[in-house]
Amino acid sequence: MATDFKSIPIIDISLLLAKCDDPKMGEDPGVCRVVKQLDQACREAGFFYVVIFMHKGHGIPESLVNEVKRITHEFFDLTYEEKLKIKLTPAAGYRGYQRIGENVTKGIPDTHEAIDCYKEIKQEMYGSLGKPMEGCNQWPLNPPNFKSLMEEYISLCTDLSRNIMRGIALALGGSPYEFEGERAGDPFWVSRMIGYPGVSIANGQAQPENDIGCGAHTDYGLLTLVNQDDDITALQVRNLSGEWISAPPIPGTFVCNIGDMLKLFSNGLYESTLHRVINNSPKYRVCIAYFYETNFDAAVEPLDICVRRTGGTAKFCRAVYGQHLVSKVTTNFVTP
Ligand SMILES: N=C(N)NCCCC[C@H](N)C(=O)O
Ligand SMILES: O=C(O)CCC(=O)C(=O)O
Ligand SMILES: [Fe+2]
Repeated sequence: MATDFKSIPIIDISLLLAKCDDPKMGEDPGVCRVVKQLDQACREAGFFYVVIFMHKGHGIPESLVNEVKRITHEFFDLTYEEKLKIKLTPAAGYRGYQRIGENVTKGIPDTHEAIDCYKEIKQEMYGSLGKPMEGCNQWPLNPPNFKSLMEEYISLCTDLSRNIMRGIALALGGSPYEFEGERAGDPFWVSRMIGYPGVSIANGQAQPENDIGCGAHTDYGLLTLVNQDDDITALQVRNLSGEWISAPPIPGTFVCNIGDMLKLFSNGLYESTLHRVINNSPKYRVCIAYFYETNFDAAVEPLDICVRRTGGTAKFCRAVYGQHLVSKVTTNFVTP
């Protein structure tokens, strides 16, 4: 349950990563320290920063973290005509480029453009459940190595998220592998490369338009990794009394937050916290958001361990992740 947090905690997960392949990791004192911090952050804010740390092959090189932002700026700098070559359509499984104003949150067009990518869903893979999302990603040919960079980045984000989820599973009082197997052993993922135009400066006067880059929403799956531009504060997180708390960029970190499926698994012990984006700076801002999800066809219900810790009653009904995603994706777009 979210509280009146005033800032978002920073967690160094290197001791967790060092032991994440050890089945006895739950007994390690260093892991326990990280797990405690994860538990507190997930209960109080549903948001935390993780320090990206390379340890025995775990983590993501900072050069790649920066390179994906740089190449995303390069893509959004292209003409509309060029960008529309990979236009998002329902027939393409909602994969590809959407113009500014095409994504809608709670009925209001968002001031952002984006490329949406999803793990591939082959034809008939999940029957009617997966049909709307079937397809391959539409990658731009320009800039040339966009696809290979993003695929490498996404694969490292998947590994990192699995390892953070092992810590979160321990934090909930389970085994490190609660979120593997039938629940999220074949994790679905979503990645959005997002661009938010800066505010224009007219007549030599800054005119903060308070344009909403992305309206208040929660994320849909388990865990989100936000890789944002270094010099603009735009992401805001809502605390219990309704104040918007900024999540400024901290170089060398990702912002992590909890999605709807983890709220459900945890029986509300952890919240999928509302957040929004307002870019009031004159500079164009990019963000690479990576969403780590359950198996596409996972039936998600409160874990017994969490039900016991929250008074013995399940607060949520079972939900199928793929249905939740499809209901969002099929209502997120308007044709401007
Ligand atoms: N895959 C995720 N989580 N995407 C987040 C997008 C949030 C905005 C969307 N229009 C909405 O209203 O949900
Ligand atoms: O741009 C950001 O910092 C966050 C974007 C976001 O919340 C989302 O795409 O779900
Ligand atoms: Fe989000």
